[in-house]
Amino acid sequence: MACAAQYFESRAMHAASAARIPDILHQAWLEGKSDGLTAEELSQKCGYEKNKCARIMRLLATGHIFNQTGPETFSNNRTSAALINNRALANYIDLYGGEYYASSQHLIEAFKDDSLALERAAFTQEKIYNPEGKTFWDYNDENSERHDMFAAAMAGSAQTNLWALLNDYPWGKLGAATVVDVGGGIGSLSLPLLKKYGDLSVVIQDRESVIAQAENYWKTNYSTAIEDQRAVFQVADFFQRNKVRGAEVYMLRYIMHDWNDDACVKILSAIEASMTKKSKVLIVESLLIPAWLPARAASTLSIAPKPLLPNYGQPQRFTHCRDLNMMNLINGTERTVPEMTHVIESAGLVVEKIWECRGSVHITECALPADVSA
Ligand SMILES: C[S@@+](CC[C@H](N)C(=O)[O-])C[C@H]1O[C@@H](n2cnc3c(N)ncnc32)[C@H](O)[C@@H]1O
Repeated sequence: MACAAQYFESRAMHAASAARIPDILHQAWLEGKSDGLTAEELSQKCGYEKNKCARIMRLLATGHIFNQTGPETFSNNRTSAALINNRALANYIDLYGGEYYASSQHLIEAFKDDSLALERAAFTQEKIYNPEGKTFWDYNDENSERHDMFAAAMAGSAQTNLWALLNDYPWGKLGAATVVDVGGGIGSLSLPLLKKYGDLSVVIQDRESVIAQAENYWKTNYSTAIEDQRAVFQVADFFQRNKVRGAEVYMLRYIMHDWNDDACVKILSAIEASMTKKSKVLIVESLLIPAWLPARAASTLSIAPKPLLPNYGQPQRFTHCRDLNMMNLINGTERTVPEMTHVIESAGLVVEKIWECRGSVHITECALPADVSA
């Protein structure tokens, strides 16, 4: 029953985030109110009716988001604190509570459809946000408010596992390498990478509208990288042969899960055509870890000890939810290790190593096969 009703938790969190309740409680804490605010005080600041506000907050506190410190008193805890002054994460929640949720009503029909075409995703059937039945990418391009929100949400999601991505892969050993950030968005991973690893430079490639955003983002946040030509921006279609030949690294962060297998093979083949022996492809996204894994010795990934589920259960919930959301929006998919390996090998590459980074994210490192002359 709780699972069937769980979307009310999502809606309550959406409501709390939209009204910036974590910021309000943080301000109260700064003013010495360590037990937080009563529902009445919160109501005055956030605009929700007092009793309804209490009901939202007690549901969330029961799910370990916010503390309940008295009959009708609430404060931030470590989980809700992630939202303090964090518009990017709030955008993420708003997208999930908005068009993603509305579109999910059409999934039951979509589950019966054996097509994985972008044009057949559940989102194209959604009528509240998308009455003209556009694909998710066209909808984003033609709706500047949601487009900006999506870009900021991508940056926000990068924050959640940024520390792990910067530290759990040996970027420093690459030396003075060029990283081509393929479908790089605004460069939300490559910007902190360049700040931490001073020898790296980046070519950010994306569609025209996004590259314009990326340049603005870097001008505001790291203009010296542009002046020093460590950050270069390129309009590029990742289905065409990559314009940069022989880069040390081609990085794909949260690209593969947007596309079906055939499209992913095309994207990787377009990179493969420009690689040389010294090139690597780094696929930066979470691999889907199922609740069944082969025995420890045969598994590429770490396995939880019994009696836990081999994938640790709870920490994998979000990746599995996002898997269905990828299907929902764009007929994309999260991939298990065998599924990802199959796509990589179909594009003529080999998996060299899977880096298990903290925060349930992986870097799948690929190269040309040893016997290829490039
Ligand atoms: C999920 S976002 C990931 C962005 C970025 N890698 C990040 O992690 O923040 C997918 C990106 O792919 C880009 N994209 C979609 N189709 C593309 C194409 N044909 N060529 C290049 N980029 C494309 C989108 O514009 C978007 O920026």
